[in-house]
Amino acid sequence: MKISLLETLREKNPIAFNISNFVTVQDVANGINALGASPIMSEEQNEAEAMVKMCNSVTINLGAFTEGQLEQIATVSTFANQYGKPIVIDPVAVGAVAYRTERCNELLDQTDVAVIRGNAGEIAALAGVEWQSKGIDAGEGSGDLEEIAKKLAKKRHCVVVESGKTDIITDGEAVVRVFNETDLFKLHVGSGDMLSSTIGCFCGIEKDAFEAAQTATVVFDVAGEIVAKSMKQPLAGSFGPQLIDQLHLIDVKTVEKYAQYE
Ligand SMILES: Nc1ncnc2c1ncn2[C@@H]1O[C@H](COP(=O)(O)OP(=O)(O)OP(=O)(O)O)[C@@H](O)[C@H]1O
Ligand SMILES: Cc1ncsc1CCO
Ligand SMILES: [Mg+2]
Repeated sequence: MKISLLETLREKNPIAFNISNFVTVQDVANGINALGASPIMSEEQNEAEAMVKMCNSVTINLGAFTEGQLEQIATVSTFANQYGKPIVIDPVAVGAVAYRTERCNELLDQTDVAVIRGNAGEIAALAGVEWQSKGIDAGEGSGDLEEIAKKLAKKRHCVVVESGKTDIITDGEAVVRVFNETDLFKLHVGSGDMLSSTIGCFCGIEKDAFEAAQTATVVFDVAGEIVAKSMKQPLAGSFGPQLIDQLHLIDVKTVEKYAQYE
């Protein structure tokens, strides 16, 4: 685990191009800006090539896309592959809505992606494994979480981050588990979106997407855990802003002190 990548990220201040969703766009922008990246969001087809050329990574969040946006997403993905910019996909609710599964699989058929980050229900749906997803949440299933993540990583030749109480990160062969956690993540809509975009930032400064995804996940999880431990009363409304503050404050030493992974 290369926790020192956090320092590299702050030195390089990578431009993180995000196609976000309207629900969580501000948390995502402020979260990764506080961390040390330079976010830019766009939904405009006509500037797709310029955006991709300028940026260090592309994070595509499929949380609330419209039909018109699908064209921009396809254009951006094509340019990102052409210019060698890493793509991170957040397949929001693909386990719950067949239309989303179909559109996401089409995108993955046409695009080489570096990382797919989703909860168990989303990863299972893309891996083609039976699961009862619930809206944007993971839902219930009996499959082996690590095998499901590995199956998708092999299928799409990419790194998979399957978030949950324990976060599972795999390149299809090796598996890293991150144990840092807090229930407050689940009370803040967009924790997952922020994690995906954080992974995007690290992919912008580290070519090895497996390393980038590990560091991003551990930094994000430790930040959330520190906030939860510092709160007198665990409250959903104040967790979000304090998570952004902690992404600003956190440093390599602190992450090394609290990180729990194997
Ligand atoms: N049951 C849990 N207990 C503690 N932490 C969790 C739990 N589930 C997820 N997390 C943490 O929450 C963060 C977001 O992951 P999660 O799986 O909730 O994403 P998500 O379902 O895509 O969220 P959303 O779409 O609402 O933003 C991760 O850092 C993960 O470690
Ligand atoms: C609640 C919600 N609905 C569509 S996207 C989103 C944010 C979580 O991704
Ligand atoms: Mg999500």
